[in-house]
Amino acid sequence: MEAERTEIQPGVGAGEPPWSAGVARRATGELEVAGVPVSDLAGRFGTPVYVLDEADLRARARAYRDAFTRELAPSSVHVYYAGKAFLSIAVARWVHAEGLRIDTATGGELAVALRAGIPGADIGMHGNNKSDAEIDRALAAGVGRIVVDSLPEVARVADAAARRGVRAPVMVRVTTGVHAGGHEYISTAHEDQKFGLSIAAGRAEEAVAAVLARPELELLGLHSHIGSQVLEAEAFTVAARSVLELRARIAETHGVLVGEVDLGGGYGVAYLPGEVPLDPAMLAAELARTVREVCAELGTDVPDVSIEPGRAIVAPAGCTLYTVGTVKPVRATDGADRLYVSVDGGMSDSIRPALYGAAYTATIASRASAAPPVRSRVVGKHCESGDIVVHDVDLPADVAAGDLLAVPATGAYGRSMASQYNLVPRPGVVAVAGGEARAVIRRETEEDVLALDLG
Ligand SMILES: Cc1ncc(COP(=O)(O)O)c(C=O)c1O
Ligand SMILES: N[C@@H](CCCC[NH3+])C(=O)O
Repeated sequence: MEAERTEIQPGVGAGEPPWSAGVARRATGELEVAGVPVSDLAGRFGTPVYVLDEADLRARARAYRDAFTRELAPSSVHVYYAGKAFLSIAVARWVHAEGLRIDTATGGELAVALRAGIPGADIGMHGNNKSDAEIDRALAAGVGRIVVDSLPEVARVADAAARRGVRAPVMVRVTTGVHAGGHEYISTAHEDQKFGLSIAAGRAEEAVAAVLARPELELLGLHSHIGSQVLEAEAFTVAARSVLELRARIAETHGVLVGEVDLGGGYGVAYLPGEVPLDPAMLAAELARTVREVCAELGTDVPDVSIEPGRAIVAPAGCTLYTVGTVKPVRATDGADRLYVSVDGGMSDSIRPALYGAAYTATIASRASAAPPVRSRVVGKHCESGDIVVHDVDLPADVAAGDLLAVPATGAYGRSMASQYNLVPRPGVVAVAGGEARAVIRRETEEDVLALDLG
């Protein structure tokens, strides 16, 4: 019999940001994910553990594919899932089954996509500093595109293609000057950063000319990625205009109207209750309108379009389960009390708060509590005072050692950026669907940590 469910906290129920659709609180007070109670997950897989709600992830992949395909028809649309957000064999297969391709940024990501059985043609290869080995591996796999990021790389990819006797399909990554994103470190299209070739400085056109001059290269199109955790659709439409104008200039100068533009990823999600994520249908409609309007103004055909969302597909589908340990009341700098709630992980599995000041929320997951809320901070077990998982959250005053604590929206850039700091083994990833849970990345053990140390 299905357990009775109640809302997780006022105003935030199953499927509402920042929780995935399969998260609900049972009448017993315990959280479940896709029908599996968190105590089962913790008991079977240990904590900390990343939990992925497969149906929710797949639904988000479909939502992007459907919205962009519908709005841009009859142009072709390809949605590349940005594997940097989180890539495993299972996730690569799920998103590919939903009609997405896979964007990889390193040899490691490429290896996982290939191990998942994704055909080379459905894989894209990025990177601002690709090694010769990575370029060669991408060509050997017959990737659908290599996104070139610098002038020297144009020659390196062409030379590698010549050595293999193949023609390499490439896109040129350009920077539009649009400064967007949730943090300086994750903005990628302003001038003073390492990615892409500047349109304003003329480097983008130089790279296009260099590509066209090499018969071993096939110029598929232009690529723009402005940054990550961007919450305004307008940043994308401004960038799209600038890429389409460049496309028209290239057609004038070189007589080649490239067939495709990639408008990047970076769509922002909700991390806290009340935050409003970018809506795929709204974004697709805005971008499609801009692409049509600008192409009409310029008198060019509407190109095929690709996009590269990572976070928007996987972040909301994931949460992290921790076990509470030490609980300590502290006098905060503002003179008021704050409860420091330590959990059995920390900045090694959740680096975003320390790196970007990212805000998350948390709830006690193993039970309900009628105790009054107290101002709390969830911290980890590492030897740094910046080891903070949740800066500010109201937790019930009776939070205690042994409670399970869940942090929502950790599916992206959590496990993929995890470290073994303090030689803490990295947590595993568990996928839950239809009342069944299975590990898709096994948790590391101390033996794994020791195995790397050659003495
Ligand atoms: C080139 C490129 N594509 C796609 C992404 C995916 O970004 P997000 O996970 O924010 O959607 C990134 C990361 O910002 C990126 O650098
Ligand atoms: N790691 C970043 C996003 C990087 C985007 C990749 N270009 C984050 O956690 O927000």
